[in-house]
Amino acid sequence: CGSSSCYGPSHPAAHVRHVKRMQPGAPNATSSPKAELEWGQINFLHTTDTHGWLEGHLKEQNYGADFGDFQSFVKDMRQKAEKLDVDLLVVDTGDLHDGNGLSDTTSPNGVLSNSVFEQIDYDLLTIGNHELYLSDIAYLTATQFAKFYGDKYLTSNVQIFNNATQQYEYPGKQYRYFKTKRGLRVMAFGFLYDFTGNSNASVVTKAADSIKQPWFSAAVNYTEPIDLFVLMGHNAIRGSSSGQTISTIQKAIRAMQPNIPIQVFGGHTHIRDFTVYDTGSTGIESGRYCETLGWVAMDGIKSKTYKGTKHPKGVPLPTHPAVKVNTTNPTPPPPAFANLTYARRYLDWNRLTFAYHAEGSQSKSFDIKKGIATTKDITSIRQKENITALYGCAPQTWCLNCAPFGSPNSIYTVLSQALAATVINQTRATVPRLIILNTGSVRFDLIKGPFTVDDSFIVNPFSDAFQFLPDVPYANAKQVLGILNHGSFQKREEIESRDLETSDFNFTPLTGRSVEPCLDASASAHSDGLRRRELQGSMTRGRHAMIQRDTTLTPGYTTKDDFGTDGDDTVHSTIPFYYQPNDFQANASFPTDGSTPSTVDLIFLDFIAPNVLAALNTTGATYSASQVSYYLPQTFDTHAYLPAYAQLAWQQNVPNCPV
Ligand SMILES: Nc1ccn([C@@H]2O[C@H](COP(=O)(O)O)[C@@H](O)[C@H]2O)c(=O)n1
Ligand SMILES: [Zn+2]
Ligand SMILES: [Zn+2]
Repeated sequence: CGSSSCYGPSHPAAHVRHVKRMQPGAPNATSSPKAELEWGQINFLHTTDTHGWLEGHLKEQNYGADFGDFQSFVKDMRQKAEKLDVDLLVVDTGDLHDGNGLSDTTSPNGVLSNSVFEQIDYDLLTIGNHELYLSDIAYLTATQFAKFYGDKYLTSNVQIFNNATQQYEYPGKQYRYFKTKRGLRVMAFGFLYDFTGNSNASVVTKAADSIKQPWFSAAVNYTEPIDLFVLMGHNAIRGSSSGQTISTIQKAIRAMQPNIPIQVFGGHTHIRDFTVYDTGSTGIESGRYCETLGWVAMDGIKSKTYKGTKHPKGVPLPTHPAVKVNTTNPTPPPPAFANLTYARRYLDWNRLTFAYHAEGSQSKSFDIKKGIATTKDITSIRQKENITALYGCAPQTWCLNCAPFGSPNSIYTVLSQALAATVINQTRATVPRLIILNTGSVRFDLIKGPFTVDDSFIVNPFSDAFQFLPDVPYANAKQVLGILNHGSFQKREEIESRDLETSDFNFTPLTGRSVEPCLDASASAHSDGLRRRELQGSMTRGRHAMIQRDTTLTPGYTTKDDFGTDGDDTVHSTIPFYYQPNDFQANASFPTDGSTPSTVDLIFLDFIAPNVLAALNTTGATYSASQVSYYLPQTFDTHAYLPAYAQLAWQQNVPNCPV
């Protein structure tokens, strides 16, 4: 196809129904949580990296709740906190779009989905890098989202250009000092990692520079007493890359305030994780894409003004000191932290989980009216934006991480075919070409069955376009992919941030997620709990299987963190997870007789153009940015090639498509 005019839903009349709702307690819906949550004097619900998935996972019932359900749950949990006479804060750490049709079909992204997100009465929020790649989104964030949440939106090191004043200004506050309902005195910050991919609409101050600024030490040594620091960051909570930012800030606070607990909320690397920094300081990261809701309970915080209950009655209490599991002879805490105890839990994002934990707080049913209204809003945005329209019917599931790179079930295998078939400049159609994309541009599994507008954004949300260098000597061009994947020019933060002490690259990670259809291309009902159980046997493998094999377990996250292996609220069987390279490549129009071409068109995404040029020039070539031009109109971008392919390859399956 090769131009934006020829993509668009092939069957505008054919739509997929909104949500097959799971009722709490419905048989075979998903597995129940393992036990009640622990509650302390202060408790936190944490979301991060929602990336527009506010409709929940329509094809994975385990993550099937939507933001209306979450809204009901938050209300229920606030009521429960009232009954227990303790505090509850609800926190989000950014990346609100780029990942789902609900957020990404509008211009700018998020203009409708933000209003759904805003139904949650968050207490504290911070900004993600996806709020800053494009100027129009940065402006939307500054002029609407930041204003909506007011003092609760913290952007400690991010400024956005204000057209009215012609100045870079903080869209949120740099810090917030407040008293919780029960009187805990909190000082909160919200930092973004040392991000450099932002447009010129924003400025990000590096952590190392921020901590030297007078406002920061003034806030840490505030004029009023502080009982607890809440340090939010759109950063990994550990590791050498974005995790470095948070540890720089945490250490700076600790150096000035040795006796005040610091609780960190991280994000960005899309994993479940919990870490211990010192005897009064821990951090949680709560996954991605509305798959995970993080829970932290803290007890034993010293405070002269806290008026609530210290050890709430009738619920389990936090029991972990801030010490890594299996630590022999831990350093004794200073007296200020002697009574501090913690609990953390990663909740699967479904209505069964929400109803289970809200138990006892609901007057009649789990749902509240406003939550039901939010669910209706989501449905009407989906209809209005036409995101349920079909492009075709995917004949199997291809996944991001559950299959080895290059294998038949790997998503990069089918995407390479799609790129070869659709990224064609008709004037150069017969010229052999290599097409290089960053694997980071691909965000989620491609699931067997109806392939809708929504699914096309779920797999490829970005508007990165195809540039090229014409007639590059093949001897040079063929080396580029290997050089990029070697890692000198591009780094994958998600890999760096993981604890790779066992160097189990290319095998099972410390935490995985449910991707069951990948394991059986014939599985037609993605949301069928029975099917999950049937498939389970083939999924429990790997050195890091943390849980007892049990035929009743459903596959999903099996997390190992600094507190051990008991963090997942629903116990799962382990699923395979394979790390993927930085970039992948398709080739097309190569000689059919097996001979090698002397030159090729080297095509790549504008997002990685500097990396590709740098890699190419290490092969002895001397190309400059001025020689790069667009291979196709910019409207035919990373988001466009898969819909174009679906229309070519998967339309004929539509009449028999399993819905
Ligand atoms: N235009 C873009 C923007 C981002 N990416 C990819 O997303 C990654 C960052 O996503 P997080 O959710 O982890 O913040 C970035 O590293 C790129 O791989 C892209 O491909 N195109
Ligand atoms: Zn993210
Ligand atoms: Zn991010």
